[in-house]
Amino acid sequence: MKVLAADGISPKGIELLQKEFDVDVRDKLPAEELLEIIPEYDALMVRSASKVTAEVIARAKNLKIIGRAGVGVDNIDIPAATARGILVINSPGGNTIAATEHTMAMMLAMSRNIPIANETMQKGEWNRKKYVGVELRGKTLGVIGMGRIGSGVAKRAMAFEMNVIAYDPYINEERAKALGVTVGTFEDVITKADFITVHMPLTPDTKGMIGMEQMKRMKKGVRLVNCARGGIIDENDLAEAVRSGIVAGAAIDVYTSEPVTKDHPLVGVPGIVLTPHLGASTVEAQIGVSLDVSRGIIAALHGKPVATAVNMAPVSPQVMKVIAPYLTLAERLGGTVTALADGPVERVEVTYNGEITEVNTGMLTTAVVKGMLNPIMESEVNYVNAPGLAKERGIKVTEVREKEAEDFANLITVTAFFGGKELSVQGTLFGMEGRIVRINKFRVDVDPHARILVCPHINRPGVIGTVGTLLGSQSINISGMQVGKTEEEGTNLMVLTVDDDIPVSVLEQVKAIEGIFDARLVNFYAV
Ligand SMILES: NC(=O)C1=CN([C@@H]2O[C@H](COP(=O)(O)OP(=O)(O)OC[C@H]3O[C@@H](n4cnc5c(N)ncnc54)[C@H](O)[C@@H]3O)[C@@H](O)[C@H]2O)C=CC1
Ligand SMILES: O=C(O)C(=O)COP(=O)(O)O
Repeated sequence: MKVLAADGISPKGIELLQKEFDVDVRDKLPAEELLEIIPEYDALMVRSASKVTAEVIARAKNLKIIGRAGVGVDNIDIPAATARGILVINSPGGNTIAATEHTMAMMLAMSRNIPIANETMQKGEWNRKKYVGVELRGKTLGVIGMGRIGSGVAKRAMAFEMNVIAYDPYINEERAKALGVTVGTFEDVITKADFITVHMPLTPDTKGMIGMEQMKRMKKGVRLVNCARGGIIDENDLAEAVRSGIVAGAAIDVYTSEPVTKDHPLVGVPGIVLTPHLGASTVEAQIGVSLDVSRGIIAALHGKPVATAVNMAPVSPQVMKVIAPYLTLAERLGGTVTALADGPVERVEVTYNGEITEVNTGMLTTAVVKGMLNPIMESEVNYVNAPGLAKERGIKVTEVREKEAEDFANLITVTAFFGGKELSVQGTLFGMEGRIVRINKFRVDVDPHARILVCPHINRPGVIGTVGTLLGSQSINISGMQVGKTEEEGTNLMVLTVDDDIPVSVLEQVKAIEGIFDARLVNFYAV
């Protein structure tokens, strides 16, 4: 398999990847060239410079995973990747300290005029009077976005004896209190703070969140910092506010369009300190993100789940340990439902019983859906695109969790509803072996590893034998047989494990046998 590492990824992770795959390293990759070469690759690793657009994704015929060696994934078209079943992963914590420390450095550099003092001194000037600064101690810092970086900045600002007031509509108040910050509204932050720093992603909500209107309501002499994403603070408005003295100073690391050229509105404005997106650029952070994402790529290309997936519900390693043995079984129960259902499934309900209900079973439900859709879809169905594909096809998926399990320690029951009818298949794990233990009302014990032929039939001598003779005459070997019974007399369920595929014409012949009500082949190789 082939991996493309663009944008200057630290060699530490590349070395790991090279042990397993062919890796092409392209530190500077023009957009047109990325489009041209992307069809060759199974994995793509980027930082913020490469734009992984819908067009790139459409051409990426072999791509299975995009690794973002950093936090922000705004340079990747996530919906396009998800629709194609391409996993997107990032390194959510790998550069947190680097970005946090850069924010502190920017705040201090701006407050003490360090960049301009250095620049003039390099020219031979000695100007002590002109560059009198302000202290951080005793000032109020407004932190907007109290995630990893925002919290780290708040913590460090408190060490500088600043008062911190934070705004984050999604933050758990207890966590904010534990950090020792005051939680306020957006209005509180913009009207009370002496310094304001933003630490959230660029979204339709956060874009232009701070513009001229907000700056005019801020304290006189306010100083602003943006080390998150360009455009959260409107660039044109900021340039004007600093020039006109509404804002005393600003420190900016990120821009709406990068790289920035000389004609950018923030370039050349006295009082504004600029860095070229250096927040994550430390030796330590680059090693960290490179290793994180390379390990994720290796896991994903080996078919293993990755905890830092951006376009899949996250699963902790503890939960993964519990559910991993059930994933194949869940998928095969889904496949069985598709093979046995008489019409398009409108709703599927996955019921969990027993110890497994103690963890989040969301990924198992996705495995059921994946197993249901894979045999009937042209394109690959995987953990990333399965929920979206089910939605697209109008299949409602629900989950029920019941603590009690009657005869088994754990049970997964998949019930499909279609055209006023329902069908259910139940499975459990014996040791590490998945078994199907019930199909509708029939108790069975089937190893879902090969192909099975499922035939409801009349409970009468000779019916099973006739099926066996017919398959034998077609050189189809039967390697296992189960007859599922119910309390009621009359109908039984024959489940034959067969070693060979059964052509449609032979299936039709089986169906035509007197006493056979139906014949369905479940091909687990296709699941
Ligand atoms: N300059 C650089 O090189 C770097 C920049 N970043 C950027 O910094 C930003 C923050 O990163 P992390 O702290 O790691 O992310 P995070 O996901 O840990 O935190 C983001 C926080 O923003 C909050 N948030 C979302 N919408 C909000 C809104 N409308 N108003 C207020 N808060 C809101 C969320 O609740 C969350 O707590 C991201 O945009 C990331 O891309 C990250 C690393 C390096
Ligand atoms: O991780 C992030 O969100 C960053 O902005 C860092 O970007 P970079 O990897 O340095 O191009």
